Amino acid sequence: MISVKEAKYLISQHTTTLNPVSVDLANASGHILAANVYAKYDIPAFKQSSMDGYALKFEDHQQELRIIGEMAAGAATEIAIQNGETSRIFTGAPLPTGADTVVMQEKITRRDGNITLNDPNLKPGANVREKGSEIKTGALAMEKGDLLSPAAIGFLAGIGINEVSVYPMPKISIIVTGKELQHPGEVLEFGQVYESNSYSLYAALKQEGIEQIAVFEADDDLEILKKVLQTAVADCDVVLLTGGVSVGDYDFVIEAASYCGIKQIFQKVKQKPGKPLFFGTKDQKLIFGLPGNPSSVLSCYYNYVLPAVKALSLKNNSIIEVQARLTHAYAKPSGLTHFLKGKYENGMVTPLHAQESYRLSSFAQANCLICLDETKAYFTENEILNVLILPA
Ligand SMILES: Nc1nc2c(c(=O)[nH]1)N[C@H]1C(S)=C(S)[C@@H](COP(=O)(O)OP(=O)(O)OC[C@H]3O[C@@H](n4cnc5c(N)ncnc54)[C@H](O)[C@@H]3O)O[C@H]1N2
Ligand code: MOO
Repeated sequence: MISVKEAKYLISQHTTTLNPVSVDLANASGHILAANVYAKYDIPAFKQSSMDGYALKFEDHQQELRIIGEMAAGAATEIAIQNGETSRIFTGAPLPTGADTVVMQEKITRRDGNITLNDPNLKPGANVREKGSEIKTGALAMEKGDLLSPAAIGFLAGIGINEVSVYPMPKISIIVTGKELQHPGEVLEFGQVYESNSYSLYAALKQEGIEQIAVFEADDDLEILKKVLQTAVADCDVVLLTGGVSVGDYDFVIEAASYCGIKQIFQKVKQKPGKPLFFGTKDQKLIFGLPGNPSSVLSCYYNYVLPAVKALSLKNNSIIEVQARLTHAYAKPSGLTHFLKGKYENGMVTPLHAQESYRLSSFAQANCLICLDETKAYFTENEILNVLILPA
């Protein structure tokens, strides 16, 4: 049995970033750029008004100006102004040739096709966005490794980029094992339990922006499991199995993994919940055998699967870890790291009720996992502990 630290290290050692792919900008949100992006154009592509008003030569601002035309946003034909002239102009429209300044329409008096300015603070170039002031042709717009946030997507669209090279999100299969499982919504027969693991995992992966998720059911049948696992490993970057990883007569995950050519990296971690956790690889694919209890599944997901899944896409590869003070004393046997469902608030953390691994009720209320050191048995009130903040 290995420690939590060793398990995390081994997973990170076997996790390699996926090969970059080219995607439409519209589908790139949340990805990490796999190549620098350079501007193809000066943006703005022309001198542009930032206000509704009148365009003029600044040197004329103290004289009456004759309105000789209009430039609206999207104006397709250029016009020119001479000294003593002005043009009506609207926000986003190109400046007429010869104009260098825009006065806001609130700051003029208009009479008989002429205007006089009432803007003592007007400066040369006021209310004008210079050509290339956002970015110039050939300039570095965003760097390899940058996250494509909504703002980044908008920025790139705004400079005319429609395709980017990114690290893809992994394709993931979830395989639930267990003859006892019944679908939510159906009637529970004697001995059945509602299947919840695929739901929590699917929701957690969706929360990370992962779209390609397949769910399979493998009963408690070794032959079915071998087939399903083989297909899943062939098709996906990551396979998450739940249940069937312990020592019972119907726990076939280890055997099926071996049959499918999956190399076992470790099985069993000194932790609670999730002690029987299995991790293996095939080529660059990652296979996690998550212990079936619903709370063990999620605890192992946040501790091991999520960092690996993020690392595959070169995303910041861990969930936020903070230190917090324990609100009241807590005891556990030494020998295993315990991950407690907890509530973190203002630097304080409280273990919630119902820590048993078959229960999710307190996990549903938790916003963190409290990490209790493997070697220790007693934790005092106000003791400072490591806490994993769960993604909101
Ligand atoms: N003799 C031993 N028995 C067990 C040990 C052990 O060391 N020696 N370890 C215990 C621990 S700890 C865990 S955790 C579980 C892990 O067992 P498995 O991974 O083989 O999981 P299952 O036996 O298939 O299921 C455990 C539990 O979870 C329920 N389950 C399974 N899948 C789902 C699902 N998709 N949705 C909801 N609930 C699910 C299942 O019905 C069981 O109640 O082994 C202990 N035993
Ligand atoms: O390690 Mo198991 O997850 O406690 O039931």
